[in-house]
Amino acid sequence: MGRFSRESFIIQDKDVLRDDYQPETLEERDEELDEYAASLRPVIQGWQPSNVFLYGVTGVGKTAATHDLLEELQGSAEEYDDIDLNIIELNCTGCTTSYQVAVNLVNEIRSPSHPLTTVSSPREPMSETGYQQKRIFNELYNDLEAIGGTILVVLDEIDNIGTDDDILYELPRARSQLDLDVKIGVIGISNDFKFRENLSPKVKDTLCEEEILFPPYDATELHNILRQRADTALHNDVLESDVIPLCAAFSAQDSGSARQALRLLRKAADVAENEAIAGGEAKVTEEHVREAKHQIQRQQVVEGMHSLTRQGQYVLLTVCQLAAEGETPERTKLIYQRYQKVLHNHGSEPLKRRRVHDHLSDLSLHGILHLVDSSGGRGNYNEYELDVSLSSALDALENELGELSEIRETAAKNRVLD
Ligand SMILES: Nc1ncnc2c1ncn2[C@@H]1O[C@H](COP(=O)(O)OP(=O)(O)OP(=O)(O)O)[C@@H](O)[C@H]1O
Repeated sequence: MGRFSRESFIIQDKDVLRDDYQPETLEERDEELDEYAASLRPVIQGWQPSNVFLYGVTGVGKTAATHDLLEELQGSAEEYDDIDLNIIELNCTGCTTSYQVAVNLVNEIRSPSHPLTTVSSPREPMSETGYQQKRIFNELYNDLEAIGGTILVVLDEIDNIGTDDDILYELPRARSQLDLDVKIGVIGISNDFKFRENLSPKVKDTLCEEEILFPPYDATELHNILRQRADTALHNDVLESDVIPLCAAFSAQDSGSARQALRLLRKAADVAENEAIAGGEAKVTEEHVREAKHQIQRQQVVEGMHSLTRQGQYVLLTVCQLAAEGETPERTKLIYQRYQKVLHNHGSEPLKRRRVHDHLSDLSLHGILHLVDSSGGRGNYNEYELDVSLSSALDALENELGELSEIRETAAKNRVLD
C-alpha cells in the first residue's frame, strides 16, 4: 500500500472524533438542556430574553449545548413572523478587557462573513486601541440597534476579561439605557469558577439571572458519549471491549471532560491505525489506550515546557525526583529544600523561595503538577504532586536537560515508573 493510500483499517471518519464536530444529539445532558431551553423560551414568546450564565469545567459540553439549542431556537423562531432572532457569538480568548470584547463584537458584526453585516454595513472595522471605552460601547449600541429584533450575544470563555467586567453590565442594560428598540440577551460561558465568584455584585445580578451548571461527566456518562462517537467514527468491530471503558475511566478520574476522553480515543485509534498499516492487526486494544495516554501527557509536558525557563525545568525535575522516591505529594517547603540541592548539584544558583512557589503554581496551571489542597487537614500548607505520569515528565525533561537515568532507576526500584 502506498504512503497516501485511502485504505483505512480502524478509522472510518476521523472528523467525527474532532473537537469541533457537532454530534446529532448530546448524550447525558437532558437535564441541563431542559433548563437551558427553559431560559431561552422567552425569545419565542417575543419577550425580553433572560441572561444566562453557563459554567462548568472544560470539555463538558457547554459550547456544544449552546450551538445545539441556538440552532433549534433559530429554526423555531423562523416559524413566527413577529420574531426576528439574531445571534452574535464571540469567543473571548485573548480579550482581557471589556473594551476588547466590545471592539471584537463590533468587528464581528461588521465582518464581511457575518450574516448580520448587510444590516449594519457599510461601517468600517474598528482598531483595537485608541478609543475611549464609552465610544466603543456607543458604536456597539448603534450596530445592535441597526440589527434590531431580538439579539442574543454569546460570549464564550468570558472569564478571560477577569475583573474588568463592565461589558457584562452594560450589554444587558443597553436597551433601558439607550431606549433601543431591541431585545438583548447575553449568554456568558465560563470554565473558571473563580470568575463567577469575583464578578462585581451589579454584574452578578444582571448576568446571572439564570445560572446553569454543567458538572463533570462520570465514567458511565463518558462511556455513552464515546460509544456514540465511535459508532460513526470507527469501522465495525475494531474496538476491543475494554477500550471505551478504559478511556472513560481515565478521563473521569482526571477531569470528567468529554474533550479529554475523545482525544484519548482518537489518539488510541491513530496508534492502532498506524500499526495496522504497518501490517499489524486491525484492532484497538487496551495497550493502545495506554500508549495514547502516555503520548498525550508527554506532549502536554513538552508544550508546557516551552513556556518554562530553565529554572522552571529544575523545579519540575525536583518534583520528579521526589515522585521517583515515592515522596509525593510533598509540601512546598520540602520541595524547596530539595530544589536547592538539585541546583547545587547542577552548579547553578537557586532562586528565592517565593519564585519557586511561582514556578510550582505555573506548573499546576499547565496541568503538569497537581496542587493538593491541605487546608483544614493536617495544617494550612500546599502540597504538590505530578499530574502527568512520571515517565512522560521525564521523557520531556530529558529533551531539555539530558539523560536522567538515576531518577529512572530510583523510580523503577520503587515501582513508580508507569
Ligand atoms: N454530552 C455530550 N455528548 C456528545 N459529545 C459531547 C458531549 N459533551 C461534550 N461533547 C463533546 O466534547 C467536546 C468538548 O465539548 P464543548 O466544547 O462543548 O465543551 P465546553 O464545556 O464548552 O468546554 P470549554 O469550556 O473548554 O470550551 C466537543 O467535541 C463536544 O462535541
